[in-house]
Amino acid sequence: MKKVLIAYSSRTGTTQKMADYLAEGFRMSDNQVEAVKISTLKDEKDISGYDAYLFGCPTYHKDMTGGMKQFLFKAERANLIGKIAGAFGSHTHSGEAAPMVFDTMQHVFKMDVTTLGPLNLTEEIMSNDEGVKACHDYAKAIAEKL
Ligand SMILES: Cc1cc2nc3c(=O)[nH]c(=O)nc-3n(C[C@H](O)[C@H](O)[C@H](O)COP(=O)(O)O)c2cc1C
Repeated sequence: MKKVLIAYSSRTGTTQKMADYLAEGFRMSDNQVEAVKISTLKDEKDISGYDAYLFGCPTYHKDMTGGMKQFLFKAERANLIGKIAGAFGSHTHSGEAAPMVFDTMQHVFKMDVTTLGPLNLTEEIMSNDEGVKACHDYAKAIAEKL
């Protein structure tokens, strides 16, 4: 059984909802998954040791959150080269954060990112079944690489 870490930030709960449905998708594929807020991961030792990583962040002011920026410096020290990866986040209209996080995972950390790109969903989609299915499908596609 492979181990997956889903680490996210969320101010009003929508990106957290995405993390929960993604975790559900990994469990359906028989993988062990932890979905946690980035604030609970104190240093690189808490981040190391997983087979796949999904980092999630909502967009505020056309940017990722300050907390996610700090978390990415911790993740840099965890040496995630070649690990399977994806990124996700909720937004209303522009959605810069998830692509930015995905870009860092791909080009800075040199992770093995999914060809699906980031899962970047609007709040509206996340308020119905379409959002649930998109999260399940994203997790299942990444699980196939494990
Ligand atoms: C002050 C403020 C600024 C925001 N800026 C953006 C933005 O630049 N682009 C965008 O797509 N959504 C923006 N949003 C919408 C949030 O991304 C959206 O509500 C998202 O679902 C919040 O996710 P969370 O519940 O995980 O915190 C903004 C929301 C607030 C309150």
